[in-house]
Amino acid sequence: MLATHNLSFSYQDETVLHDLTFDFGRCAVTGIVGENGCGKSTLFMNLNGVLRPNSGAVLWQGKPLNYSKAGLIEHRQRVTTVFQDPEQQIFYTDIDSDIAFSLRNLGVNEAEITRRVEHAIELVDAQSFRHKPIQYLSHGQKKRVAIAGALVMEADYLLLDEPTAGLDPSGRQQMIEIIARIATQGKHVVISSHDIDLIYEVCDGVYVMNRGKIVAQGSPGTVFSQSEMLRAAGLVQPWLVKLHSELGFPLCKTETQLFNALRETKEA
Ligand SMILES: Nc1ncnc2c1ncn2[C@@H]1O[C@H](COP(=O)(O)OP(=O)(O)OP(=O)(O)O)[C@@H](O)[C@H]1O
Repeated sequence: MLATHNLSFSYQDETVLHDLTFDFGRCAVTGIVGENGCGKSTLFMNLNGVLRPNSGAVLWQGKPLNYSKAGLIEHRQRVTTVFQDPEQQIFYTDIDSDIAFSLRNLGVNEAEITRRVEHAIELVDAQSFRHKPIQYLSHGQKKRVAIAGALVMEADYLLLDEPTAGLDPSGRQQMIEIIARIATQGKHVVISSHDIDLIYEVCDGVYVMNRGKIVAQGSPGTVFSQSEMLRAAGLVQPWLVKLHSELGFPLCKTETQLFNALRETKEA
């Protein structure tokens, strides 16, 4: 189980994360929202051990992270991160080699690599373009390759930084389906995003950050109904929640659910 306890972090003399206690084991999909510069990427780099807290701790199964080389290698097999820009995580021109990269580094045998790569390609729905050179892929397709490269680690936790940034509506919808598919495999997903509608739709639990502090946490319905708190944190309500709070529409998780609920009311 991945968590933090009273974690604080400073760059030089500027403290950017203040006393943060997160429990990422409680929900299958956890969202972290907050305006630019509130500390989301810094938090992810603490969670994967690239940065080390000044005080408090990142916890795995209740124990502080071991920052030795071996400890970090082990941790990154349990917690993998997909950064916002897929170019940062792509090293090869052919997709299969790129996805297999971390496993080859770890000396995993080729039969196991083939099994995991096939499974990851299926999960991100990359079969239709897997034989193209990576440089010919669209941004959204590259994101899916980067996610597949993380999934082959078969980690318990997948950290996704801005998974829908730069995606068109259909790419965004595919990403929502990929996240749901990963969660049904029993993995935990932690998403940091400005896409408030995405977080509302796919997450079971949400944390709101403002200037390096947690200012709200709970279920998406509860957190996103607090319009004043969201405004103070530089955020807006998801459109489905706004329709509920401003116009009294039923509170639904997805557009399809809302349209079905409205159709039922009309027919009644
Ligand atoms: N390498 C660094 N050195 C010094 N300060 C940094 C460094 N990286 C980030 N910061 C500062 O730390 C704070 C948090 O930045 P961070 O990138 O974690 O925020 P964020 O929530 O991910 O932002 P965004 O939503 O824009 O991606 C900001 O004030 C930023 O200026």
